[in-house]
Amino acid sequence: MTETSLPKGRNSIDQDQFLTILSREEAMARFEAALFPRELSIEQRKLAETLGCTLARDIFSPIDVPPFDRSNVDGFAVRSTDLASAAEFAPVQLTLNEEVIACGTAPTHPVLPKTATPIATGGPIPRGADAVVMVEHTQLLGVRAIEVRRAASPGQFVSFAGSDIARGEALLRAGTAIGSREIGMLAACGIAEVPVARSVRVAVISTGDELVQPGEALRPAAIYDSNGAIVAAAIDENGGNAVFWGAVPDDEQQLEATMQRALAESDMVVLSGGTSKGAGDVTHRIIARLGQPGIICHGVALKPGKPLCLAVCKDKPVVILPGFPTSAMFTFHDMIVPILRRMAALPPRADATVTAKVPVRIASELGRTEFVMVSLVDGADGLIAYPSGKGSGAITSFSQADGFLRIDALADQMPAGSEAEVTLFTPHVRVPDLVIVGSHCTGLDLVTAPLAHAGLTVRSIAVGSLGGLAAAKRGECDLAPIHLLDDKTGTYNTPFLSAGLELVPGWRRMQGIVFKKGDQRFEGLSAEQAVRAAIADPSCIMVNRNHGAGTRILIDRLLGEARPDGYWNQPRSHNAVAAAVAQGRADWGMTIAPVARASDLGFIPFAEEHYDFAVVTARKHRPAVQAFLSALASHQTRAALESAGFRPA
Ligand SMILES: Nc1nc2c(c(=O)[nH]1)N[C@H]1C(S)=C(S)[C@@H](COP(=O)(O)OP(=O)(O)OC[C@H]3O[C@@H](n4cnc5c(N)ncnc54)[C@H](O)[C@@H]3O)O[C@H]1N2
Ligand code: MOO
Repeated sequence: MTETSLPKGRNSIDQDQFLTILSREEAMARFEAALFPRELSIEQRKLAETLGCTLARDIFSPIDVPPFDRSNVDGFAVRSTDLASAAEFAPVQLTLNEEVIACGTAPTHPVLPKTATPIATGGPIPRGADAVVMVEHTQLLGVRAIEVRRAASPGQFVSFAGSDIARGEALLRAGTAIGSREIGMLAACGIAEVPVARSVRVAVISTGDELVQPGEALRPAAIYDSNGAIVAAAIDENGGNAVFWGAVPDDEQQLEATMQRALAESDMVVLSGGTSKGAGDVTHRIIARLGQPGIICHGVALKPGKPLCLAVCKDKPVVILPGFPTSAMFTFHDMIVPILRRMAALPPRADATVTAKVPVRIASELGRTEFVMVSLVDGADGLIAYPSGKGSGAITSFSQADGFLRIDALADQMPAGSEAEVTLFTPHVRVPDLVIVGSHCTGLDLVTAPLAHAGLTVRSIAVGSLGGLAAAKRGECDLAPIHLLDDKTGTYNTPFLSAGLELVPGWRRMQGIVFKKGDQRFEGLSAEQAVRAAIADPSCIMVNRNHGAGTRILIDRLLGEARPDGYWNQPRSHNAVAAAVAQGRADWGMTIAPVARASDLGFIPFAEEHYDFAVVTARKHRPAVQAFLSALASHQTRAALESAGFRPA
């Protein structure tokens, strides 16, 4: 809850304030000092249940592997000295012993001079023998003897006892993450139970009256709980065992009861939401009552993540992540994962970094170390890092980025053209095969679908038509989707192209007035009449679009000098316009036909807009660009576009 909602008899004046804002390093140091050193809790697990666990102690082999000298081939166990003179023209005859040594058969007869014993691969070498000759290098003489025509060196085709692992040898060290290979080694030594670090049981609790679990119906003003799912999964990815306790409303008593039980049953508690200044923010007050020493730090000079609250109660970490999804995930990975891994006896996560150029200026807040999520693309002279953030409240900022860069607390910006170090979310960079930068349209997904299904990675970065053109000119993308109307000529897109770019026609999208079906003020009118009617009615509220949007140009044409109520409400997407009208925050606006249809709104067609692609000529030969162009031209894509309400060019 933020300050705008002030329930439960409190007012904005008596809000709890952040006690102290610490630097990230100071906060981490205090948190670690309050938690470590601590004893590792160890459990014995059956070998088959140790995959992914961390070994808690060094393991030494209790036996030799192999446990006896054994044959590596099918053949005959011999004394090498008997064959010292054997050659192609000087065959040596050996008498066969009575027994045949199969795998798993302990030999009973020695190999005496001038004798040999048939032996299978894996069979134990009998007393007296020191080498094995392969069956294909021998010739049977009747049933009781063989002839050998080549010498055998001592030890030939024999694996000696302990040559793989010697008894007492250190097999695996404490701290090793147990994978299939480790399980194989332990099994070879006959180890059935393994001491592992007990997995850290972490209670995950979401907080907020607005939260609904996936699968349930979304009521008005509610949102789906995404933090619960993503935090629980990230805990499991980092050696923890997450138990999700659900979303608890902003009710102090209910939340305290849940937190008390969660703390009693877990090694760690991770909450999200309700940690900033709002009056509904009760969690940090509850922590003070959970146990000593309580809150270690509330407020970190980080962006995103300022309201992070770190506490230790009864020797267990209790963390309140900010409610905003990107803030929650960022602080979780940056500050909580190291603690969790240390408690789980896992080595610190090794983060890979790359250097990349930042093509646009990034503004930053003074006084907070700012972490900016970026998408990486291949540029002409190396990697390019596009800021991909949509703000801390967006879930995609974190989920769709390749990594992040850092802007120092003392800087208020990172200038365009800066070289930045990018910390990757994955161990390796995987730059996309096709990079699309520009204006986004839902129709684009229909064109890129076949590429994605064919295994090509497509990255689409929505920065608007002008941003896309600029990126295309700098060679930072393969193509830029644009819909720019040149007022002078009345033509779309072509006048905006510069050298090195060529226009590939995309599709037309009908722009029109949307209103709630049945609204008699608009039913049956033309766009011009509808806008006149809206202006004439003082109770009618509009929703506009942002300056620079193609839609805005059309709205301004219709409005002329008029500035009706709602004019300054200027969202940045077609969908936001439809949502405003559908939810009754506005009575009319302008959006594209497919979006109007998806929201079941009344629609008055006004003008057809050309959504085309500025393709970077120098990159046109690339296979992914070719694949895009052929998908665009294909019969299937055109049909899909048409049925979604677009008109392919
Ligand atoms: N007046 C101020 N307002 C805010 C400040 C501030 O300093 N002064 N800080 C802002 C910052 S920075 C952040 S980050 C957020 C964090 O606030 P809270 O931790 O108290 O989180 P809530 O208010 O409960 O929620 C914020 C936002 O996130 C959504 N949310 C919450 N839980 C979940 C969840 N489990 N899954 C998905 N989304 C969730 C919630 O609905 C809100 O939209 O506060 C700023 N405000
Ligand atoms: O710290 Mo908040 O996390 O800036 O968005």
